[in-house]
Amino acid sequence: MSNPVQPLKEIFLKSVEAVQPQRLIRNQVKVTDRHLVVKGDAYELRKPCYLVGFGKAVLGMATEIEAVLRDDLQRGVVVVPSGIFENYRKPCSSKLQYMEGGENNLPDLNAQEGAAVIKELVEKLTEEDLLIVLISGGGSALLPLPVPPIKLEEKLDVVKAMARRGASIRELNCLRKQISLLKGGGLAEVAYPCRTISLVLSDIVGDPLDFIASAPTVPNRDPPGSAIQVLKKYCLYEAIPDSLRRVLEDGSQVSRNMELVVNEEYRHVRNYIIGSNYLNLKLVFIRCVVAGNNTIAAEAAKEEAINRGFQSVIVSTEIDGDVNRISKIYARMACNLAAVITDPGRRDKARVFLEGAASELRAGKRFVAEVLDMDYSRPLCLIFAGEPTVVVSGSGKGGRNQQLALAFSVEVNNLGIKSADISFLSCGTDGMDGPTDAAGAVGTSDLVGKALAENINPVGYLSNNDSYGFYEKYNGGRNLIRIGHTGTNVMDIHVMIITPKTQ
Ligand SMILES: Nc1ncnc2c1ncn2[C@@H]1O[C@H](COP(=O)(O)OP(=O)(O)O)[C@@H](O)[C@H]1O
Ligand SMILES: O=C(O)[C@H](O)COP(=O)(O)O
Repeated sequence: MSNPVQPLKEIFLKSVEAVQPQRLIRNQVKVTDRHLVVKGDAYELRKPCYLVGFGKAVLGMATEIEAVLRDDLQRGVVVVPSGIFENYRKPCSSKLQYMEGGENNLPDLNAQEGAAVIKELVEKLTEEDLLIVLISGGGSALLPLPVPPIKLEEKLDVVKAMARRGASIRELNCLRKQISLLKGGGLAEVAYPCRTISLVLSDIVGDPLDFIASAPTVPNRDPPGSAIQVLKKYCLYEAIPDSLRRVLEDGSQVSRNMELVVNEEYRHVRNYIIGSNYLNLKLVFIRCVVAGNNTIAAEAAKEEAINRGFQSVIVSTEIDGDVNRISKIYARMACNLAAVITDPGRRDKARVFLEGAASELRAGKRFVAEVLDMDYSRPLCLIFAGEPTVVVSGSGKGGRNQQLALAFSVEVNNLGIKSADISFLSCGTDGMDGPTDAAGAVGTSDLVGKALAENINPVGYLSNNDSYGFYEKYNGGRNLIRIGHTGTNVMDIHVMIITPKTQ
């Protein structure tokens, strides 16, 4: 197989480029006639406004907002991921204070300090002020202020344990909203009665405003016992420290929230998703270059694949669930399509499998018709986007993308596909997969054979959740995708290339 990494990496990089947040701000936020205009809604600029931000994509959002507001910006605090300034120059700003925190996407003392500075700024604001809140995925780790008497380490331990057991981002954030002072509407409450406008870049399937970055400016409408239920689901409730149990059982965070909603004390807040699914589809339709969430990332990947001579299809932008399950479906999909490409007479058999897979991957049946109607004169490139989960039971180092790329390689090998070469990339658009310095990795149909020839046993690494350990060794580390922080975050991109073998 010729070098599979380069084309996959370049297709992925195009998808990341398409979702840089500066463009979203530039196109959706303007200042005209003493008003701040957001997606057509105008807010009077009675005096220079304030800005706070937290998340993996807010650096670009903040620099752009500062450029838009100029003298209409008074002061701001932005908490960004530790290490982001290795890839991006720290902006020189006399008005915005940039703070780094959240090493490895986990809350830490630096992030807590950032959250405290944000709280201090926001609580002084009055009805006459205007506050802009920039929010993106990764914001949960960058705005930690545990409800007393919970300590940061206690909160961290529980969140880590839930993540290792495969909890989804909605489940994690359901808990975070109930144990954090600024989450689940907490920041909006501190800002009250200041007019507050949140600009949110979504990193969760379906763009749920009440879960992204644990919803600091959206009232928490989760049922009072929901966080306890989630902890019980992962058999963690018995093990949590007393401080957490007290806060969760007391439930005052939730009931205070309800009270404020009833009293209409959220009327000072407006939340805007920038680059929502609906908006993106509309923009693609009118062929506008504004980019948004993972639909736009997937579209850009597809376009690049076509430019590189592939036939390309977006299968789904809503991939979620367990990585093992996804890797099995993807491998069987590769197997079925490899069969069709080399023998079009196999279409009917493949159709049955693909229709089932389409519904499991929330792909919609148009994908099946599209992929089976191709003439296969060129290699096939399938694009997927979303965010699966991993149940971490081993002691190794890795992330869901590297785990998926490795699991896929093992599954494809088990299926013994002879007629085509298969290569597969799985990467986080934020550039950081789990607690590693890689965005993800590339798997191939010949990876298992080659690894065994190098005396590396992929299955052992896989079952120990040591996908990073595997990829560091395998092929001299060349299948790892290391690009550093990308300044954006719209979930993961998966790219699969199926190339018929020449007889
Ligand atoms: N050794 C490992 N192997 C595979 N996945 C892991 C490993 N360690 C952590 N993870 C997974 O990585 C996820 C966190 O990765 P991260 O890139 O920080 O996610 P996000 O950016 O979506 O918060 C967790 O859901 C966890 O299940
Ligand atoms: O990108 C991330 O770090 C995760 O998707 C979690 O982000 P959030 O909880 O801050 O939305």
